[in-house]
Amino acid sequence: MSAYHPLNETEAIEIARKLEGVFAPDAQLACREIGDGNLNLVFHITDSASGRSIIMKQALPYAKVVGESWPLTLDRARIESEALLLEGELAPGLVPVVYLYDQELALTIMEDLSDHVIMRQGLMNGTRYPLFAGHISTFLARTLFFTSDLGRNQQEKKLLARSFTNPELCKITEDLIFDDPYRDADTNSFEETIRDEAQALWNDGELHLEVALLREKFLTRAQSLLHGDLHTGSIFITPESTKVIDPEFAYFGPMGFDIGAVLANLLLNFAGREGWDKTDAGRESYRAYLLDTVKDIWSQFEEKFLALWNEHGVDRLANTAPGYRENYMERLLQDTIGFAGCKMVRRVVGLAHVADIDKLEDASARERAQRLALRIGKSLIKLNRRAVSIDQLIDAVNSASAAAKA
Ligand SMILES: Nc1ncnc2c1ncn2[C@@H]1O[C@H](COP(=O)(O)OP(=O)(O)O)[C@@H](O)[C@H]1O
Ligand SMILES: CSC[C@H]1O[C@H](OP(=O)(O)O)[C@H](O)[C@@H]1O
Repeated sequence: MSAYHPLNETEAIEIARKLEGVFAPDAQLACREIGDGNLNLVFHITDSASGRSIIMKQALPYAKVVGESWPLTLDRARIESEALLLEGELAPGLVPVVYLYDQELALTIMEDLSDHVIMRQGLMNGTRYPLFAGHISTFLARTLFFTSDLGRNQQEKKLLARSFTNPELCKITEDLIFDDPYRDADTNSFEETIRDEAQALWNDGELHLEVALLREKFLTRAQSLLHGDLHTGSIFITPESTKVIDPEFAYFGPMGFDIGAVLANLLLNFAGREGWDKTDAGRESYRAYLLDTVKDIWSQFEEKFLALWNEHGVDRLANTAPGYRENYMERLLQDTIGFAGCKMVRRVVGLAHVADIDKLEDASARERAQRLALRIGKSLIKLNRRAVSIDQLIDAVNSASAAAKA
């Protein structure tokens, strides 16, 4: 078996059987395709006798969520496996182990993380993850710092950027996050009950200016190697452990895009609490936990990033120019807030929503959640260039939440 074709479960088992040192030659292997994402096939292969298991992820030559009419490069499987390997070096223990990458089949074989849960589901269930802020801030600080011009030889960085050129996946983000929600695009997807909100997005010039400036950064700012799609569906978690998966959108872009993605997805869950909690007190308590987590992630990220800069900074002038660090971190906070807002808006009116909101069965709770997510998203986008403290993000969320109740 060699030339590319989408695998079936029997073929996946055949490949698994040939892996050296994983399964016994006569093992009774079971396989299930479990992919629930928008793009790829994911096979879960298990041997109940030994308890061993692996994951095989295969790229399809099109976007699964839309179908064959949306062709998509298989090279994203290479980008994903190379990004996982590099992230694993920079942030040990925070990504799955990659066992093998097969270029011809666009196939990555990796550690099975089925003992974790997808964080989006964990949050919907109301679980709290006290170590998450620490883990994700380490992941962000280390991957972003050591792939930036602050922490890596600048010639090496340019060469690395070459192998993470990812135009097709970037184009998805450029369209779905930084363009379509702000016009009456065919790809948009929203419920008729919030058409007024969508139309308001299409006609808000102040918002368009901010989104255009953020879009420009996404298009042009090769600051660090990003994960590129760091939402809570790309994070496996337990109360003790955090593992980041699915970096097929990786490319060299603005750091704030990754940090903003994490914060945005916590805030999408914040909006979704309209329907997830049994009591008002339960909802308020979980929302407070989410906001504390947002603040902790930024604060711990900032502290860790600055510590790495102090110890490993390679750029003489950036290391010594008075005020440069403060200016850099302020711009990074502003980008984070702006990108977080863009990420929230797209998940309500654009293609590919989030279960935190879409899975609310009660239509009026769902509508309230959608409106709240948009209110928060728009206010973060409009705040971004004025922000000097993470407290302003928290205040903006609280104000949007209070205004939505009024
Ligand atoms: N390493 C893994 N261990 C266990 N399950 C996994 C692993 N990677 C992916 N999955 C499962 O497959 C699903 C889709 O994976 P993901 O990488 O997000 O695919 P896509 O790129 O299509 O979004 C995840 O939500 C998870 O349920
Ligand atoms: C047409 S791709 C839509 C959407 O899907 C990706 O998410 P995932 O691969 O994690 O399911 C990404 O967020 C894209 O914007």
